[in-house]
Amino acid sequence: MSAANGPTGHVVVVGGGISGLAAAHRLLAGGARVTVLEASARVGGKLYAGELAGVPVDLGAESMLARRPEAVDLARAVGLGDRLRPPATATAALWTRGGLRPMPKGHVMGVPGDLAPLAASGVISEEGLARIAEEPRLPRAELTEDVALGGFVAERLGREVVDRLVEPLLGGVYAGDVYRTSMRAAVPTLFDATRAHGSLTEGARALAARSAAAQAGPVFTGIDGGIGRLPLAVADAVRAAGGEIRTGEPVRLLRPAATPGGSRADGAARWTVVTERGEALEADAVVLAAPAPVAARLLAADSPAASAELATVAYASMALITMAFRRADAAGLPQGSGFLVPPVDGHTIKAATFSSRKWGWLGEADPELFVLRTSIGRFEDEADLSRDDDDLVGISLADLGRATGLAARPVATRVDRWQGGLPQYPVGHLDRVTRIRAEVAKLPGLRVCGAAYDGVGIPACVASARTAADELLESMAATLARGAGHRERE
Ligand SMILES: CC1=C(CCC(=O)O)c2cc3nc(cc4[nH]c(cc5[nH]c(cc1n2)c(C)c5CCC(=O)O)c(CCC(=O)O)c4C)C(CCC(=O)O)=C3C
Repeated sequence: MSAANGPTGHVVVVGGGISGLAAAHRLLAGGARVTVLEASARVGGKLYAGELAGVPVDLGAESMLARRPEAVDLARAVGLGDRLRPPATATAALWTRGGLRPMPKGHVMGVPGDLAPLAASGVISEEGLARIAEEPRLPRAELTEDVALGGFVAERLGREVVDRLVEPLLGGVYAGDVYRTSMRAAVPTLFDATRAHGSLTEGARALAARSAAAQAGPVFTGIDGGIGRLPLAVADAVRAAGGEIRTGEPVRLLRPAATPGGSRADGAARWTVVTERGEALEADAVVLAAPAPVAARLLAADSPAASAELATVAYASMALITMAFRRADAAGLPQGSGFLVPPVDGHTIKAATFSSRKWGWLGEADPELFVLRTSIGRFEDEADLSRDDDDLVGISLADLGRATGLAARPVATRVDRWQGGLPQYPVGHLDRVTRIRAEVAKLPGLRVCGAAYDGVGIPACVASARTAADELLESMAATLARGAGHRERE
């Protein structure tokens, strides 16, 4: 849709994270006038370009899937195409059973399709491996309905695979409990393949073979200077296209226009968006791209049913501890991008990312420094997050020392706390999202998007934003056409 013949309605986007910004970008391309209201002092949400010891570092997400097109397409559209950088290393480790062991290849989110690399990794005991090998002879996996991934995998393959592989990997994605996470929502391709093959390991094998055959380039990409540059570049593009972005502008309430049914005579939706400062903005449409608790609050009056469902979306909190070392001091660290830590092993950190190994641009920014980060905290296991920053740094250094032998002190550290950072997708999540969208659809000119719905990754957020924007552009265009029809008949 070109700007010339696009609709000319005004859309207020609530939330200036990557979802809200992507929605704004798309709405502007479709000819809408756009105002983005971001409650906090900066745009970007969970993508946060920061600095440590004078070098640019990501203080939030640091990588995004490149196998899906949406995020990479957006990066290209806002001029970051030549800054996309795949990770310099794609090998990682697991800190388990008393040491660092290579992350085996040939799995789908920890569910093995190939036993040989798993056996070679030493991650699973002999008995555990024998149990996995039996799986194709179990009764067919029917999967007629959504299940908890952890329980389902444990039933068919034993708990070792869940606790040592699936849990740490999914723990990265959701900071959640894999025994409660929805298989359909978290690993939809594995859910479908397992159903098709009647076996988890055969489903995983088929998926792994398919992605090996596709040879579609790196799984992930970063951005020179940090993934945190993506929302900044999208925000620049939004402003350049005439969009307005206001930070430090929380929204107090949404109100349908005073006309009966909240609609004008031409059937147009009308919303009044009232900010905390008391300003009332008139809008033809609203995109709610804020976290679920905020969407729940804003919809409480006009869609109690959607609001109640949104209020059930739980969030995990975590902290990222970023540290800069003198490069010589970090020389003894193992190769690879970092390691994951299964909770069963009883350590506090849940992952370590060797940022300077992973991202060449970090080394170029200051060749004398080595940056790494650890993460602490997962859903309902957040007691450690009440510790102060120095404690979190100390715990991280102690765990890093035990895992890798690193004994040096960092030259700079910082702790970033992501309170309510990652939405949880429990069993039945997709049905919940369907119900939320059905309720929201009863309100003309309103859409929701973001990490609480169709996936927590950056491409999924961008995709949900695009869909929201496209649907509103279409309904505004239809409204305008009806309005033109009215005038012609008058
Ligand atoms: C949101 C998200 C997605 C979903 C993306 C989307 O759906 O769009 C995802 C996917 C994946 N993550 C994967 C692997 C790893 N994740 C790690 C670490 C982490 N991930 C995190 C989040 C996510 N992770 C987080 C908050 C950490 C903690 C540390 C940190 O934030 O610094 C680490 C350890 C550190 C390192 O080695 O870097 C590894 C090895 C693989 C498997 C790759 C393969 O099979 O080859 C996949 C698909």
